[in-house]
This record gives sequence, structure tokens and C-alpha cells, in this order.
Amino acid sequence: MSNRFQRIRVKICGLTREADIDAAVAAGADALGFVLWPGSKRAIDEARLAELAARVPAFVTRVGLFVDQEATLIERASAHLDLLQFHGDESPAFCTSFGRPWIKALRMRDGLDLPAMADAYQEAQALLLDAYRPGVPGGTGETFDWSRIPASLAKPVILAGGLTPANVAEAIRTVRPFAVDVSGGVERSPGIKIPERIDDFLRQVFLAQSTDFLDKT
Ligand SMILES: O=C(O)c1ccccc1N[C@@H]1O[C@H](COP(=O)(O)O)[C@@H](O)[C@H]1O
Repeated sequence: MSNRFQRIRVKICGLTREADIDAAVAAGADALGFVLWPGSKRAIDEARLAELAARVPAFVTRVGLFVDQEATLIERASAHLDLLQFHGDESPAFCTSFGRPWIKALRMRDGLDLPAMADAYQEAQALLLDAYRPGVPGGTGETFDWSRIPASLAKPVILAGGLTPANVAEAIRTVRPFAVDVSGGVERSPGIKIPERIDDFLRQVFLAQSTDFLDKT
């Protein structure tokens, strides 16, 4: 029996409070997302990012979320981040220009050619796939048709968009992503998380992949 078991990573996004960071870390989250885009109700500024990032323990990835923002701001914020998440129309060259690890969010609008995007953003560490709603860059709390994701893509997939403790297991079985990302599905209101729901989300991810692992052994 092989013990090679690729665990699905979990990112909790839109954190604004120390208590929620502590809850996400205690629940076993692999990555924590901080929204630096001022148009979001979950936005924090650079000073607050510095405070919150200092709270994150070693081996938990600090992810900064940007939407078509100025390079100077991204450079300054990078001092407190391990990974950059580009959630707008940033070009591959722009994303690469910071010399930092990054992921590219893609909104699943009709006609999006995922293999072509994987090719275009080949220096990304992963592609984050989110629901598409015109005029809204992300964090909509909406799902999309998971069957549109090809079974094999040249980049690891981070599945996002409307995930909750109730649907994440089904999402994992359908998509088999590298990681899942949740914001609204574990919140009371934008930026205010519910610790029990974070726990439940992580539990559902664990159970979904444990069942899958046992099925294969
Ligand atoms: O969270 C936001 O406000 C946000 C704003 C602009 C772009 C992306 C945003 N959030 C990201 O959207 C996805 C899905 O969120 P949800 O689970 O559907 O609420 C996730 O990556 C968030 O980090």
C-alpha cells in the first residue's frame, strides 16, 4: 500500500481580524487570504496587513489579493506576503514582474479557454477558478458549473466561488482540485468569519479526501 497521499490544500480568504486568523490556523488552514483591493467590503490597508500578517505562524501561507492595482502598492505589501493573488485583468508579464510566487484568478465567463489561459499564465503557481458575474471581480459567493473544468490542465487548480461546508465535498469529488478557497461560505458578514463554520469546512475537506483515499487503497 502506497502512502503517497496528496492532501488538498485549503485557503480561507478575506480575513480582517486576529481572532479569525487564529480560528483558521487552529482548524488547519494552509493559506490565509488578505484582500488589498479597496473596492471590497473585506479590504484591509497596508498597515492592517502588517499587523495581521505578523499573527500568522510559520508554514501557513500569507496570500495578498489584488485587482488591477498599482505596482508600487503591490511591491510594498509584498513585504508581508508569501504569495500574490491577481484577481483582475493583470497580464502574465505584470504578475511575474514582482519576482514573487503568484497565482492567477480566472472568472469562468462563457467561452473562457482554460488550456489557453494555463499556457498564457504558465509562470503562475496555480490557477484559481472563480464564478463570473459581470462587473464584479470576485468574492460573489456564487458557484459555477464545475464540469467545465478539464480533467487535466497544465496548471494546478484552486477551486473557488460559492464554496461552503455543505458543497465542498461534492466539489472535491467532481473537480479533484489542488486546493479549495472559501470566503463568503464561512462568514457572518463580509470579513467577519464564523469559527465553527471554518472548522466545519476543514472537516468536510478532510472527510471528502479520506473517503476518496480509502476507496483507492
Ligand atoms: O473577497 C472579496 O471581496 C473579493 C473581491 C475581489 C476579488 C475577489 C474577492 N474574493 C475572492 O473570491 C473568491 C470566491 O469568494 P467566495 O468564496 O465566493 O466568497 C475567493 O478567492 C475570494 O478570495
